[in-house]
Amino acid sequence: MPTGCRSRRLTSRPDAARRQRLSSAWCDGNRGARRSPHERSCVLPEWTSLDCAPPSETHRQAALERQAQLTKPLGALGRLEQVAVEIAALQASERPSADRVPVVLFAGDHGIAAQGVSAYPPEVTVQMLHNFAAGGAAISVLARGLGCPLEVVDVGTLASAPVPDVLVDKPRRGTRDFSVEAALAPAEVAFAVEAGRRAVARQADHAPQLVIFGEMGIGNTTSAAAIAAALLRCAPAEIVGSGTGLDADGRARKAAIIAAALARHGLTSGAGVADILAAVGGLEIIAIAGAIIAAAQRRWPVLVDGFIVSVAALLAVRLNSSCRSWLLFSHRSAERGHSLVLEALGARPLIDLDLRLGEASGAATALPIIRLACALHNGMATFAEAAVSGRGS
Ligand SMILES: O=C(O)c1ccc[n+]([C@@H]2O[C@H](COP(=O)([O-])O)[C@@H](O)[C@H]2O)c1
Ligand SMILES: Cc1cc2nc[nH]c2cc1C
Repeated sequence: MPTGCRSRRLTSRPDAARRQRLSSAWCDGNRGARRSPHERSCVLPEWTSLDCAPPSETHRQAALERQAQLTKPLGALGRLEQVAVEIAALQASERPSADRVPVVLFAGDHGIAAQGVSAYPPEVTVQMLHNFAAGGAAISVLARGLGCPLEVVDVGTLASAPVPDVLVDKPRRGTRDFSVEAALAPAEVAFAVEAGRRAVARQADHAPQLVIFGEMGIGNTTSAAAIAAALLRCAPAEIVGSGTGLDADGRARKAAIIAAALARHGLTSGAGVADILAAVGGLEIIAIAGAIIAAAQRRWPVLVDGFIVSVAALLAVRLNSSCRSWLLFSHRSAERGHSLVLEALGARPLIDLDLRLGEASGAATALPIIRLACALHNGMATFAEAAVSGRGS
């Protein structure tokens, strides 16, 4: 891990602290923060702190025992074995499966884009909404190929008129430029968290066995890097990457803009999650954090995408550590800060293909591996069934 970062692996919150948290009327994402006047009443909805159930240890044990009986040297299918066992525990099932997997893509715009922190102009976000709906974006192709239903939700783009086939659930059009003022009002942060929960509720009809969340938003790697730097107490330069394609000078400028903003908003030492979100958050990032908690509370495993979704996952885990068990990590993005965020989450993703697209494309690409892991677990013969000699027999 680079020096100067106060990241640490997340561990379960002690029971007493969890009980105290549950008894409060609000999820106090502000604890310990130095608050600026506009952030004073920034609180998150109470449901975000309600515990998620633990995975089934009985089903984990049964799945481990089955893996030991399948016709292969023990452990020879490596992480495919671990994935199948984990899904069996999460689904409390003897037959883990990832056939029904909805993809929900959250889109939002970012006032910070006015500072030239992206290689592309802000209008691309809304143009891409049309592309998602028309079926021409990478995630449209991947979702079609995988048989995954795709819902696109505008939680805060600059679009002033509805885009056909895109659901609108936004408190405002774009965030404010966080280099000059707070990105969001407290009520807008809370709205975005609820938008995430509403999106999860809409997926219930699909009876998901796993769910994938994706994002799109020009400028959102700057917001995600600012959030990660504040949460992990890292120098922004350790987290900032090229996003859609900045060069070294562009990255240095982006890091300097984030560093100045963190200082301006009083986020350089121990700020609370809700204050961080109001100061430098993005509506799609906040909605995904809410969606992750809501999905985990419904016992739906979540397959986490790249850098931006992983920052949302870190937010979710900081707000409610019990959702961590429900997260599976798909890929390591080429975006610089992703490895630090994964490390802070204690996560080891399945694939590393130098992807840096977002849109849930990394998670969708990893899904076939999960499906095959389940197929192997459910379909292979045991030593007894195939009359193959077991170890030492
Ligand atoms: O998810 C990732 O790992 C990832 C890494 C780099 C860029 N992106 C995508 O690129 C857009 C943000 O990049 P930027 O340069 O505009 O901040 C946004 O739409 C993301 O989906 C996504
Ligand atoms: C074209 C384009 C597509 C994207 N998809 C996710 N982020 C993106 C950024 C750009 C610029």
